[in-house]
Amino acid sequence: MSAENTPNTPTPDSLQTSEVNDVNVADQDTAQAASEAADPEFSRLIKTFMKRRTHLNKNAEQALTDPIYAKYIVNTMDDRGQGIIDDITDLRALFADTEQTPNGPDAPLTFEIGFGMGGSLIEMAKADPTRNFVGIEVHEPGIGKCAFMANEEGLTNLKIINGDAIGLMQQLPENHIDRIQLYFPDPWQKKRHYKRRFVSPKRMEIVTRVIKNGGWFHTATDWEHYAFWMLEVLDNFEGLTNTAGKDNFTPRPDFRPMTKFEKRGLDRGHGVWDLIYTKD
Ligand SMILES: C[S@@+](CC[C@H](N)C(=O)[O-])C[C@H]1O[C@@H](n2cnc3c(N)ncnc32)[C@H](O)[C@@H]1O
Repeated sequence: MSAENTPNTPTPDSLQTSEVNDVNVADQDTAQAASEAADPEFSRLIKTFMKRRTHLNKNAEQALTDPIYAKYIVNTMDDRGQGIIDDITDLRALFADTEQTPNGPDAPLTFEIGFGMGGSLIEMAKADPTRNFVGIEVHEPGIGKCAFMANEEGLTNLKIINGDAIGLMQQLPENHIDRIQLYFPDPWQKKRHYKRRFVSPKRMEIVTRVIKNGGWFHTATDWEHYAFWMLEVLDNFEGLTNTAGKDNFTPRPDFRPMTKFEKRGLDRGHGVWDLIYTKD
């Protein structure tokens, strides 16, 4: 293990023994996941999320139903509650109306996958007003809450999509996005669920295709087994370069606000591991 392979907030004593042992089998597990993913139907059939029904608070409900929030939430749902993404084939085009979105379509573009309740995405969009941000989520209370907060802040550089990031990215042009961020993705802790982990060789093909050359992929997790799994998958992924050097995690960057799941992990005594890769 390299000296840099420590979490940003080291808490090894707090880890369960089974979790630590699991880290040692990460190499075999990533190999097995790669062979399962060889099935061409894999990314359509195996979802990285489990839609959960949770209560919508008043603000989120308002944002999901009141047409004034359509300037943030760009798509509608079908009758099963799935976001309809078929027509979204260009994220930059969402910023074409320069009266509403003065940065225009050519501004640097960040795409956040699985923004949860959206707090950290809103903070980032606010802190970097000349950059455009698009967030995608499947969790309706989060979509509603994020749109509500965007409107409260009067943001003009943020769009929100309700839907599965994998399906969406498959419809986007190559070399389209400057930065993709995936913060605290579901760790899918049980071995039989590892195939649902977002960071996998097959899904990274889909992610990497849409990143511009020289653009980046940034992820972070509070789950040690997943941290080493990601390091293994990403360091060995052709076309990506680890900005911290092979085998290393990156120090926590200042520009990444604390996310809800990060805080939850820290409260439980977990560490935090960041990884940033550039597309060659
Ligand atoms: C563990 S939560 C983390 C939320 C937030 N990033 C945070 O750090 O607080 C992971 C989120 O990713 C979303 N998600 C998982 N797979 C997704 C996908 N394929 N497309 C869109 N959202 C996804 C889930 O709905 C969930 O809200």
